[in-house]
Amino acid sequence: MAYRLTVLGTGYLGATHAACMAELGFEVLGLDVDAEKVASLQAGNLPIHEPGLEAILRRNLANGRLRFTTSYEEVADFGDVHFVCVGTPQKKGEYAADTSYLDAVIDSLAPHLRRECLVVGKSTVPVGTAERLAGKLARLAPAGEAAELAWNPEFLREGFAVKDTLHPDRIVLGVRSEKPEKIMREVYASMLEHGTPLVITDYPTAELVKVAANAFLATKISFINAMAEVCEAAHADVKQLSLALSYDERIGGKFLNPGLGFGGGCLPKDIRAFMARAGELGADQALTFLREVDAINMRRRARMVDLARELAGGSFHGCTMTVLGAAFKPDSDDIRDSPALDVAVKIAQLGAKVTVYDPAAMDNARRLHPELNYGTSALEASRDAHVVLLLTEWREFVELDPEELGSVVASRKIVDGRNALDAEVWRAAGWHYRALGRP
Ligand SMILES: NC(=O)c1ccc[n+]([C@@H]2O[C@H](COP(=O)([O-])OP(=O)(O)OC[C@H]3O[C@@H](n4cnc5c(N)ncnc54)[C@H](O)[C@@H]3O)[C@@H](O)[C@H]2O)c1
Ligand SMILES: O=c1ccn([C@@H]2O[C@H](COP(=O)(O)OP(=O)(O)O[C@H]3O[C@H](CO)[C@@H](O)[C@H](O)[C@H]3O)[C@@H](O)[C@H]2O)c(=O)[nH]1
Repeated sequence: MAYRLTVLGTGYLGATHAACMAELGFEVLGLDVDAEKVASLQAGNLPIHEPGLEAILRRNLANGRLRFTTSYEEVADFGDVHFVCVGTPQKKGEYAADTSYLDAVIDSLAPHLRRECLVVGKSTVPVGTAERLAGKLARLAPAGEAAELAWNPEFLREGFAVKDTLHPDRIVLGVRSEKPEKIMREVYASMLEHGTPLVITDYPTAELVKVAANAFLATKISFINAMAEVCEAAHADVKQLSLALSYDERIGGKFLNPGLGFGGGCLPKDIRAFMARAGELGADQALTFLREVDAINMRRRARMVDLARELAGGSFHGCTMTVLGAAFKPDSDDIRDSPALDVAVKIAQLGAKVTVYDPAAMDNARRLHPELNYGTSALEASRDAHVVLLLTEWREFVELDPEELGSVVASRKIVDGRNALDAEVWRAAGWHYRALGRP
């Protein structure tokens, strides 16, 4: 059967999922409560920066497989499978995740569900959420048990969202009966045919796989950043240490890049929500190490401010600084918990004149931090700078010519916050080069 799909919440995850499922040949209807976002998507203008996604969006709008709406009634009439992709941000002043957007989706959708269908949660949630939402769905849907819930956590990375959606490393599905498995095997048939591993499990295990994966990734990053702290104290080189570790196949080199640490809309809030939920379940001791993972990560930002101050000659006052990067990672415009912006704001508060440049995140950064100055290019932003801080490793920054950059700055001083530059090349061009965890 050719199922008709809907995607509820069309942000970073939902817009990607909607466009990619249409690309696979399904008829897809995306919904968001943000009417401006819906209008933009419907007009073929992707509201986010994600390589390759806008072309897929436009192609599938043009061929009629993809549409967007704000009407829950329309979505309920249209869909056989409803993917839930709304946000689960950190609650203000707490570690826990705010799951109220998921409740709002079920409250809006369920009363219109009059026929057999499957609701599939994709958002990252505290364990136990699926069971609670399944109860709510059963209570509110006129279709009763014919409207079922499954949990199918998403593992895509921003910047690689299209590839990760169309060719995932694995598919995890939490179910309570056989029917959702059968439906989802058909929906993801093209991936399963290519050998993508499928793990069918219960709700809590599916929910936990997601946060466990992010906890592991965050731990790996903080591990190498803890080594950077020790390297700094011992005058050793964390970049070489990381390289040497990576040759051990049991360790591997992925997510072992030392630097300013992790940010974004996922890792920081997910490890905190995981700790909070474990606490509620009486298993808080199991995750106390994540407190340290978080603390090591936040110390990187403080250390970067110290290093910047050191290069400024001990004080930020009267110092002009350029921050290259505002997004939390390259190839994204996402500034949620961005380490780069965090550092930019801090050094500006401490008295530096800061100019920021990012290839994709300027509008988002300007909206959140109008108090900072913004350049129109890396070179223009670096004019007369006393210190340049490279805080997000966009390719165009990594490929900067030290001579060309050197010709516009007031002094050749650079901090490589992502260990992305060749120190020898920059030093040979007369730059005072510094990086976290390196002599
Ligand atoms: N961003 C990623 O790379 C990524 C990857 C894997 C998992 N996740 C998880 O996916 C979820 C969504 O993350 P995101 O980054 O896409 O967030 P986002 O903030 O970009 O998108 C959420 C969208 O939901 C919409 N929304 C809010 N309430 C709604 C409602 N009641 N009905 C319909 N739409 C509503 C918002 O307007 C917004 O467009 C989170 O749980 C996140 O942890 C994100
Ligand atoms: O060796 C590394 C690797 C990453 N980072 C930083 O870690 C953060 C997160 O990077 P990444 O995980 O690539 O980006 P996300 O798009 O946030 O993806 C993570 O979060 C998503 C949302 O849960 C998951 O789906 C993905 O699997 C998971 O990788 C960024 O600030 C990176 O700069 C490092 O500092 N060192």
